[in-house]
Amino acid sequence: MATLSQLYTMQEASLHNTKDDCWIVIDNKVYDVTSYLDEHPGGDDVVLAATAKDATDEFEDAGHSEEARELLESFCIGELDTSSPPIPELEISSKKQLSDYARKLTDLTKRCWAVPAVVVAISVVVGILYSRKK
Ligand code: HEM
Repeated sequence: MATLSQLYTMQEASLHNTKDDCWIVIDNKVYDVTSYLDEHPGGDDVVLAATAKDATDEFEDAGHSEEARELLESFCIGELDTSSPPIPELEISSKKQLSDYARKLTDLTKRCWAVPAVVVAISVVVGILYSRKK
């Protein structure tokens, strides 16, 4: 008989993204791996980096063994509410925002470089004209 499992939104799961409270989402299932962080052979940082998003690819790319997969199941606390808006969209928009800032900064840098370049160019022209007069 199918059991009713606890549903979590990606937004809710993403709040648990610290060393003391770490949830990850793999294959639409939610895992509380807080107690395993210190024991993880790949280190806690890679697991923490996989929070607040769908970590399926990261988990698969690490080439985990069957044992690792069984262990993972022991940390399952529920399933992802797939009707909720996915966080990756938020990430994409924040990345877009970041690239906007980066572009503005680049523009500003270009403009700031243009000012001394113009001053140098004017000085050179004035210098040439002045030396010709002599
Ligand atoms: C999605 C985030 C994760 C990433 C990026 C990741 C990455 C890695 C990496 C790079 C290794 C190899 C370490 C080495 O050999 O030096 C490893 C090993 C391992 N990981 Fe993860 N891991 C993640 C999540 C998990 C979770 C949630 C579990 C279990 C609850 C787990 C269980 C294991 C185990 C048991 C090993 C030892 C090798 C094996 O049996 O496959 N990992 N992991």
